Amino acid sequence: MALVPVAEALERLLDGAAPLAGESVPLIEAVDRVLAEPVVALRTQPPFNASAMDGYAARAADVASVPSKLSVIGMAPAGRGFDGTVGEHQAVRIFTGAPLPDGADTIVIQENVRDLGGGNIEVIEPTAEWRNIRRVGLDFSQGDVLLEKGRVLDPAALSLTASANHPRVNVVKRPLVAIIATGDELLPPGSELGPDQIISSNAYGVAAAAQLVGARALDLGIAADRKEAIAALVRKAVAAGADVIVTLGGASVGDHDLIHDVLTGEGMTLGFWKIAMRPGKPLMFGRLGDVRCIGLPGNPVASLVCSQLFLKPLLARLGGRNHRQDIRQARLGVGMPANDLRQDYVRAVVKEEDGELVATPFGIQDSSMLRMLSDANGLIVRAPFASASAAGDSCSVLMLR
Ligand SMILES: Nc1nc2c(c(=O)[nH]1)N[C@H]1C(S)=C(S)[C@@H](COP(=O)(O)OP(=O)(O)OC[C@H]3O[C@@H](n4cnc5c(N)ncnc54)[C@H](O)[C@@H]3O)O[C@H]1N2
Ligand code: MOO
Repeated sequence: MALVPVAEALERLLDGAAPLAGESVPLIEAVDRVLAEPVVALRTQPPFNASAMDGYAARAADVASVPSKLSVIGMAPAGRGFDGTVGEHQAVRIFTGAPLPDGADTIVIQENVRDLGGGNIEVIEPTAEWRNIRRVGLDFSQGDVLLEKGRVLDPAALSLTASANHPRVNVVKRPLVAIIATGDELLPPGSELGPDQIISSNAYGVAAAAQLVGARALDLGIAADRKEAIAALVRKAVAAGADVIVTLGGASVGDHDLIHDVLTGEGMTLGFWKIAMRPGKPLMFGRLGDVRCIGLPGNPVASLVCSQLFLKPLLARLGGRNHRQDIRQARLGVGMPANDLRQDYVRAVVKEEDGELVATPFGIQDSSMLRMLSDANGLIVRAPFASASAAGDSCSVLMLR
């Protein structure tokens, strides 16, 4: 079977993937969620002409020239407006946020007023009409579309939604990804290991990649290399309502690589299997009803590079989010040999030197080496059949951090 090119694999994997349905959540739980529908204002803000300062509500005609003596006829704190009307040479003591009383059309700030005693004040700075007043609807009016569908809810968007009088908000459901590790050699972190055993590490990085694009991760643990054991966890994933099932390992061609048979046995229609990529060649993708299945290669670096390139875009799409890889141009720190048919993602340290990025690959590129991946901050992307490059040549880098 020919290896599928990376771009085509991503296109096929994203085909038909659309944002999941909406769900209503309280505002206090909605940070970083994606709006499933626009937010429309249920009220006007401010709902009245409001004082923007602490001072005195007056008639602009009375305070256009100073000094001007006014008699104070009442008080308007925020939340309790003044009932009467401000007449000529009258004022109302007012505080920030209070409604402007009838008859008044300006606010004199209290710093510009002298208290004469006996309920009288003297205004010592001229104040123009509508100074220090927030006009009704300054922020928004009832019926305005305040936030568009697809907006990620940040602090400003959430306060705005609350101000528009919504206690809850309708957001795209967070996709659920169920993660199944496979392999007789695997035990969870913290285990006493036998001589032939290693720690199952991939699920943690894959779950983190999913969570970073707003998905929920369900770790279903480790299945032994037996079809029945793997199938049982696949059924558990379906029963849990997973939108995506990720299997780890068992995707290659060895006698113990059972994933393909198990998933197709459970009813998966295979989309593709094996891609022209290094690391990550054994990547598998298929559909089990509405559930998308991704078989990630077992080698830890392959699992994580494939998560970055395929799982994150898929989960972002299902969650209603945009996901763009951070690809930059850099200069090679050392020469690189010609490439074969697989698009290569080469672990590298990327540094800025004299205003340019310089990417230097690690000398060993084994897809089992997690420490190197965590030391790398970028992946040099080498196209299939790229010719040899010299130090200083330009290259594309997928930034990881
Ligand atoms: N004859 C061939 N052999 C292999 C090929 C090939 O094309 N022909 N492809 C190689 C490539 S590339 C990769 S990648 C690996 C991946 O194969 P599998 O997906 O079947 O992975 P496993 O064999 O199950 O495991 C590979 C390796 O990774 C370790 N592993 C597996 N799961 C985990 C986990 N959850 N946490 C940590 N480490 C894990 C496992 O112990 C193995 O060492 O196949 C090559 N072989
Ligand atoms: O995915 Mo494998 O080497 O390409 O690790």
